[in-house]
Amino acid sequence: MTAPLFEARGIRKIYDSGIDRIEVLKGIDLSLSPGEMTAVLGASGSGKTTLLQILGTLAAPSEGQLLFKGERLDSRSERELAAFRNRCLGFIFQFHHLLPEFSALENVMMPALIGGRSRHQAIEPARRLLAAVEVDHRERHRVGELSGGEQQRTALARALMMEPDLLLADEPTGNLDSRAGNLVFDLLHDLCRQRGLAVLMVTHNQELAARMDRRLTLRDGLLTATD
Ligand SMILES: Nc1ncnc2c1ncn2[C@@H]1O[C@H](COP(=O)(O)OP(=O)(O)OP(=O)(O)O)[C@@H](O)[C@H]1O
Repeated sequence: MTAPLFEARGIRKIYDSGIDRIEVLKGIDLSLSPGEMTAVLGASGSGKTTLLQILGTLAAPSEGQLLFKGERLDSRSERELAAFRNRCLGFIFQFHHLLPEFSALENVMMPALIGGRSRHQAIEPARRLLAAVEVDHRERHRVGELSGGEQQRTALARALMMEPDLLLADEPTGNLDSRAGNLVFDLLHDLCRQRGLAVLMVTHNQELAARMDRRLTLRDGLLTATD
């Protein structure tokens, strides 16, 4: 068995607004292996986005631990975590968070520029990724000039720019027709098989979920295997 790439142990999350106190996650244990595609299913409001944000170190859990390649992440400073996210994780959010003042190509290059690579080093890999998601004909267009599906595919290309170990994706095929959805899925599937990318994908698309290695459902604050 492959050693886990990423582990979550006993993750709890309580939102306390002063008026209301909701325990959204009640003790999540999760282990992700290299090359594995995992679907996360669950009703609206069940806590899927909260879980992805915690796994991505973008939000702190109320309790619990995260381990990456066996090393705990909770002792790292915010600066170290930012470098870790840049190098090891790729994100696709429900709202893609592309930078509107930049072109599609510049958005894809951005993680590499932030990570210290030159424009010259970043441009060709960014072009290849945009071609892989079939947005290369729009590379000079600003985000607002792209369709919703093109924006989503550009966000995927950006998430893959640093060749992450783990991709955390919140409904990455939500705006896509079935052809584009399959294109995205096939690209991710190839990366998983070829270079051991691990993917954790929130989706409501049962057909895509059925093609992944594992399906987990978030219900009542707990994650259980579906099938
Ligand atoms: N910052 C916050 N403060 C208080 N409550 C929150 C906060 N963020 C989320 N919640 C609540 O936590 C619950 C889980 O929200 P979350 O966005 O994680 O669910 P989800 O499964 O991703 O939903 P959807 O499928 O609709 O996107 C919801 O009841 C939501 O109202």
